[in-house]
Amino acid sequence: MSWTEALHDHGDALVETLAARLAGICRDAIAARGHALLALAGGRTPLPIYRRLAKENLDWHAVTVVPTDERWVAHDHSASNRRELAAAFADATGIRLGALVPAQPGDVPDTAQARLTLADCRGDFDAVLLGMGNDGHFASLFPGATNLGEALAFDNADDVCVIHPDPLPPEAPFARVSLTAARLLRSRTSWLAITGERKLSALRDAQTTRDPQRLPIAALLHAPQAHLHIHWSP
Ligand SMILES: O=C1O[C@H](COP(=O)(O)O)[C@@H](O)[C@H](O)[C@H]1O
Repeated sequence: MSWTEALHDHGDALVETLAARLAGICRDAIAARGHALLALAGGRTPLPIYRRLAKENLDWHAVTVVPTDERWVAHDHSASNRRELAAAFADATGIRLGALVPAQPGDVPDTAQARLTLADCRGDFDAVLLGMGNDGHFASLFPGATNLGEALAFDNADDVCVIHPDPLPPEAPFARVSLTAARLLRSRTSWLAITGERKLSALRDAQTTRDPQRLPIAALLHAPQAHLHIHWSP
């Protein structure tokens, strides 16, 4: 994969730029195919982008959003990415928001709900917006997960996987259901939104050392035949 970078002076510029890009992608997709399909990261970083995007005058009934990953928690749990997405898109009346976990998940994580959701979203995504942790994880593809190699494999036939981060991240210590790298790469455009010096340093490391087991984002950065638009702000 090749990449381009935009290093913004301020978080507001990152938010405005990415919200405008995503709005344009949705408009073009709706004009061309009648609908837009987005895969959107959870976590804290992209929420202002979503809140800004939700204010755009779009035919939201024609837009479907799938989380790139989800924690194995109920939809109303404070750690639920879907809950945060739903709140951020509150102004986008009519938007369809898919689920990767059941509303009330049982004890053992599985991909059944995610497969149902993705069965309705078979085409390429129009845009995938990813975040990244300080440890180089994207979606929920964490370094140290036993199935990380498979989850990152470009020829993986599975669209989704269960991930048990090891160690569990203290800010969200839950098993995860994540789209695989292979599914995330089936997108017309790919975007990465990160903030802060630690993430920039991890990104620089991944750009130069190409070690996806240590820094999973390296798998995307160096994937053939794809292009990642990277946006960073302090
Ligand atoms: O756990 C997660 O972390 C990453 C990064 O989150 P952030 O709060 O540092 O922006 C996120 O992209 C992913 O979707 C989420 O589940």
